[in-house]
Amino acid sequence: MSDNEGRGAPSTEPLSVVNFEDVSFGYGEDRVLESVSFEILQGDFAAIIGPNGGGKTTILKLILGLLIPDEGRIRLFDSPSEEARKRVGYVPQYTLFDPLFPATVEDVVLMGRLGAKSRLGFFRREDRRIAASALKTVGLEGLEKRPFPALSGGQRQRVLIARALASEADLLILDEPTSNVDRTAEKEIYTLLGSLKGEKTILLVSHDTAVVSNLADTILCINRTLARHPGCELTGEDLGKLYGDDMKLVLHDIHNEASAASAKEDSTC
Ligand SMILES: Nc1ncnc2c1ncn2[C@@H]1O[C@H](COP(=O)(O)OP(=O)(O)OP(=O)(O)O)[C@@H](O)[C@H]1O
Repeated sequence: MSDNEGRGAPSTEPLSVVNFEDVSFGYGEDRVLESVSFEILQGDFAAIIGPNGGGKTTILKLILGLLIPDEGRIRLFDSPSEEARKRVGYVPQYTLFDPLFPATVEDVVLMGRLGAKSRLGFFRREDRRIAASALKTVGLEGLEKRPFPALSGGQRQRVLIARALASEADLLILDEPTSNVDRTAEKEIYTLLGSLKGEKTILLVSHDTAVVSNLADTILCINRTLARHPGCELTGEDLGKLYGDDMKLVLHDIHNEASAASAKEDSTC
């Protein structure tokens, strides 16, 4: 699928999905974000990278209207965040899970349909069809009745992505979706995100600079202030500025390992 699919006809201006204008924010006296401006358009795959404490999660909370900026303006789908956040599917970081949590895979995916079910409070056949389709998209069809806690960490993350897809959200936000999964699961998740590119507007927070530079159209490097890069143009110098000079960039391109390796082999900042 091409990058432009999902953005409408070429003559139509792509819609603004997230727009930050000179946003500053602090939890107290200290500023966490300083005059941050960026825009994500419909169909974009944007990624936020940056060091621990750089302000990535704060940006997500501001987008969702859970925090209010001290200065500047935030628009979500050209509306105030509180009005538009139901159009966002949020995939949290992996968290420890109660092994006795009594939900099946289907139950978890159907949570994405909670806003859509019938007035009597039942899921409709259509809700179940959409949930099944979302599970198929993430490659987990057939596991509907499996207890959610019995899945591997990577499978659970894919179920949470299916839940976001089932909500038919217009923007998918994923906060470090591979932070606690093994390498194989990580690769599967990034392959899945690559397959959604162009179909959904995606905002990914990740520490994996190599994957991000291969997947994203736009990379937002945040460390209190913002530097913005088109995808694939992230240089060792950029990363050195962002993370400091000790960082070793680990490469593992999911789509084209050979070309990524030749382009960026052994990049060290
Ligand atoms: N509720 C809070 N109250 C006070 N300070 C906070 C709060 N939440 C975050 N901070 C501080 O704000 C800064 C930015 O935090 P944030 O969670 O946005 O960073 P991050 O880039 O997501 O980090 P990480 O990669 O470690 O998740 C950090 O210094 C953090 O300690």
